[in-house]
Amino acid sequence: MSDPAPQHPFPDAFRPGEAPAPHPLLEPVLGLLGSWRGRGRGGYPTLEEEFSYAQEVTFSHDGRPFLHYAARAWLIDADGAPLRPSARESGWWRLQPEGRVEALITQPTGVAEIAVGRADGGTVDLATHEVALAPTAKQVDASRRHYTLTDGDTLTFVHQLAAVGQPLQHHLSAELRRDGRK
Ligand code: HEM
Repeated sequence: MSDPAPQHPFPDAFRPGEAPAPHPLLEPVLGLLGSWRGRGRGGYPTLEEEFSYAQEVTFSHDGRPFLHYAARAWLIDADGAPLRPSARESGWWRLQPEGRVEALITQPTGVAEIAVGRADGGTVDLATHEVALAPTAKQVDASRRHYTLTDGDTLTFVHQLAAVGQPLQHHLSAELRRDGRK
């Protein structure tokens, strides 16, 4: 009898050189593959104070023309000590010809975003196409996400947000370093 619970025979790859070979449409985002870790600062006019956070971000693929994306953040104090878990999200970045990206991203706060944009090897720009909100989610209208690979091992991220009655403006910026372990 065959094994009723075999290991998944098609594991994700976290590096361009790893099997399976990346789909050709992934070429403009190959530099993002792997895990990233770093710190950022955030704020919003509705919040009393700015905050500092740390974050882990991972991009992987299984040979098809999309990335699996996952990000987890936690708040930190001025010395970098962890305070509490914060935002997390995961989703799929569907790559189209000419580096066009369609990203589907969901958050445990009840927000599901579809963002569209472009990747060109060194930068990725995504802007809201549609937002769907669970009945008890806060009002989120739009976001813009900008990623820049400043070198092969450094990824900067800027996030703008239109939410809770406020126009699109800065919510987060972070600098992440490649996590050599994955
Ligand atoms: C690294 C990722 C993120 C971090 C560290 C972060 C952090 C925070 C913090 C600390 C707050 C204040 C409330 C609280 O203490 O929980 C907050 C509020 C909020 N964030 Fe974020 N956030 C992140 C990503 C996002 C994203 C991707 C969205 C997009 C939907 C978002 C939308 C909001 C909204 C709508 C509020 C509520 C503002 C209000 O009610 O005044 N955040 N965020």
